[in-house]
Amino acid sequence: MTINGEFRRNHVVNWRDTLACTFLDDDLDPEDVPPVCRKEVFDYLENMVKVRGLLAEGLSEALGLDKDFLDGIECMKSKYFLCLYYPASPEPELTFGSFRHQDATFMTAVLQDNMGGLQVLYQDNWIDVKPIQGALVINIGQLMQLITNDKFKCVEHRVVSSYNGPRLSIACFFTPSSGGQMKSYGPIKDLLFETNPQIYKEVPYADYINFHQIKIRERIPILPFFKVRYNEP
Ligand SMILES: O=C(O)CCC(=O)C(=O)O
Ligand SMILES: [Fe+2]
Repeated sequence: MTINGEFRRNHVVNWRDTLACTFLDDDLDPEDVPPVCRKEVFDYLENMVKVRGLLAEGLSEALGLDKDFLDGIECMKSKYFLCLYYPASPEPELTFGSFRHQDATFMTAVLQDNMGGLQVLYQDNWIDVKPIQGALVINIGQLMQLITNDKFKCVEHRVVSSYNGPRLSIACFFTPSSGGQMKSYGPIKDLLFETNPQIYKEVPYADYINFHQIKIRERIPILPFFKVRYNEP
């Protein structure tokens, strides 16, 4: 339940506890979720499935495609669900809630409490994502950037530690279905024109995610490695 793999490697350490549940497609045996939060996890997930449906339609239409397009390619049917607990830190300058990163997923929906701490990188400045009661933060993941050929861009983000706490958040990472995980993903053909040439290669999802696991500790975006014309990032 506790993830703090950074502890022995860095002077600055991760300062959070995590309960993780993986739903391949929409399935998870309820027995695999601790009884203390089983009902809440399944209720929350039921609502996330509705949110996913609305976003899939809206994003497909925003790309100029049929509203069922993203649902059809099964790029977000599975979910990796994190309940995050960031304790107050006695030394915030030596800890990070979440180190800077870009989600490797297709899309992530985050519900944060009112403590603050989430920041996005915009034009080389870290900007606070101020909590809004009842609002979800939707992060575009690197896989969405790949399949939209940079039309939708992934944002780099982090969570800073604070003397105040705890901070609580729930992150629901949408990833391909079990069938989709056996497939390759590349830029959607209908989005490619002479004036919008293909930026990324078609990549087997298994290679994409294995590469992410290898590179995760370097905290660099993995997309540049999948460019048709590879330039050192
Ligand atoms: O806790 C948050 O607000 C964001 C967490 C996050 O970005 C992540 O786990 O990938
Ligand atoms: Fe993230």
